[in-house]
Amino acid sequence: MLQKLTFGCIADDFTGASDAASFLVKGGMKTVLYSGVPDSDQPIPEGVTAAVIALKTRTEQVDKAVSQSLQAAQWLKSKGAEQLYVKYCSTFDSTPAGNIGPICDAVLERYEIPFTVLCPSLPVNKRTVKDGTLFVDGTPLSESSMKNHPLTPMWDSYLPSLMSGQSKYPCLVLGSEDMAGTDEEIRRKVDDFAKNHPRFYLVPDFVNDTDADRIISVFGDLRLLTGGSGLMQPIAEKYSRSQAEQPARPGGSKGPAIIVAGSCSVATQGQVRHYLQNGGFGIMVRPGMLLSGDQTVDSIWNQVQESPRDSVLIYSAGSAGQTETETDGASEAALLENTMSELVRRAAEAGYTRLICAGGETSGAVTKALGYYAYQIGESIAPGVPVMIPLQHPQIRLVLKSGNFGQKDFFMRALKMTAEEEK
Ligand SMILES: Nc1ncnc2c1ncn2[C@@H]1O[C@H](COP(=O)(O)OP(=O)(O)O)[C@@H](O)[C@H]1O
Ligand SMILES: O=C(O)[C@@H](O)C(=O)COP(=O)(O)O
Repeated sequence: MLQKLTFGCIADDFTGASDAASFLVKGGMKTVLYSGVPDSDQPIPEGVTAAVIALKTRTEQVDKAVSQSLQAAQWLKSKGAEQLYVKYCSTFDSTPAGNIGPICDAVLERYEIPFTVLCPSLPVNKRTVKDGTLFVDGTPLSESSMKNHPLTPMWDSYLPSLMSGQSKYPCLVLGSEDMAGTDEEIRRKVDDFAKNHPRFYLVPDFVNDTDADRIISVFGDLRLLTGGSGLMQPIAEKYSRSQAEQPARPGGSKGPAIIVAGSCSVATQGQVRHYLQNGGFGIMVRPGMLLSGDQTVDSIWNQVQESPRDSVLIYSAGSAGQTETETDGASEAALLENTMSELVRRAAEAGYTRLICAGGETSGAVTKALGYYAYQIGESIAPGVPVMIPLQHPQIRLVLKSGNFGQKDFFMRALKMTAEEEK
């Protein structure tokens, strides 16, 4: 009998997808992650009930982002998914014109769903929502380091305002008092709002894991949910209550490691610094030098091959805290992404088996260059950052880290957890 899905998630970037998948696995659902929308005849692996499709739509043109997301939704439904989830970043990364609003609007409209929730929170990584405002480690989003993101600098912290420029539909904030009411009281409030609004979003308070359980107990049966990955574990627990078996935990792999860091986030900058200060070997890539041709993929690859260690870190100037932009920023970003992804592709071809990448856009470019299309999800190195094993290449260990995630010594931990244990 053909294996069927019950739950399908569409993620707007690759690190977001691996983050979501890691929590589904933690909640007990056997999950597969696909890079892009698979072919229609692609069978679901045995025992798998949840699928996450990683797109690269966060910074894509709005119409393309919408059509790719609808295509992903259609594929998931064709494989049996009864519930869909639109996964965006826990820091609501988007441009003022979209794409979170247009994607969510389009899925609501396509499947004639009147409302859904907006839940970017991920309390374990200190992203919380209170009275409609998104906080990063207690600081309103637009005052956090996200205000300086090279591609999606965040200009506001109030979710209804962030949505107003992107979505056709209004938001109803459900504060802690509302959420403390009975299910009946909450539903009545939502029904009242629905009388004047045929389609809308709910923004419930979500500051801790108890709130996540409450949101799932009230809204967990909606055909569409949206948010970060903070709801994933309770969703998976809801589905896997009867399923005792935990997914297999594959071990490490022999072979050298390459780490690429393209993220300019404070967390990644700290991780790069820590790695270099603790004896790690690293090569800095400067967008200005790439533009002038003073640094090329070939010249960096030569340095990689001369590396004295079996692990090498290639980091952008931005990951070292230097965001020099000589053009429009986007050109430098694209040039860096192409450089990083080509280096990882060469490394994999040359026998590197442990591939570690920091930054969502950077990871999207890397996975595209690698061309792997489906992954098993292994153990997490930090909350939301699992080790992934391409189904077609079981010797490879791929780690994709959201720029902002992970402990100071993340790269050291990733090297250790992807390596074959010494006997
Ligand atoms: N020095 C720099 N100048 C301009 N852009 C940079 C620089 N360093 C990195 N970038 C770009 O910034 C973007 C960071 O985004 P991303 O990889 O998604 O990281 P994050 O997960 O922190 O959002 C990438 O496209 C990367 O190529
Ligand atoms: O929700 C999150 O924070 C992550 O899953 C995510 O989307 C990461 O994106 P990047 O910061 O671009 O890696």
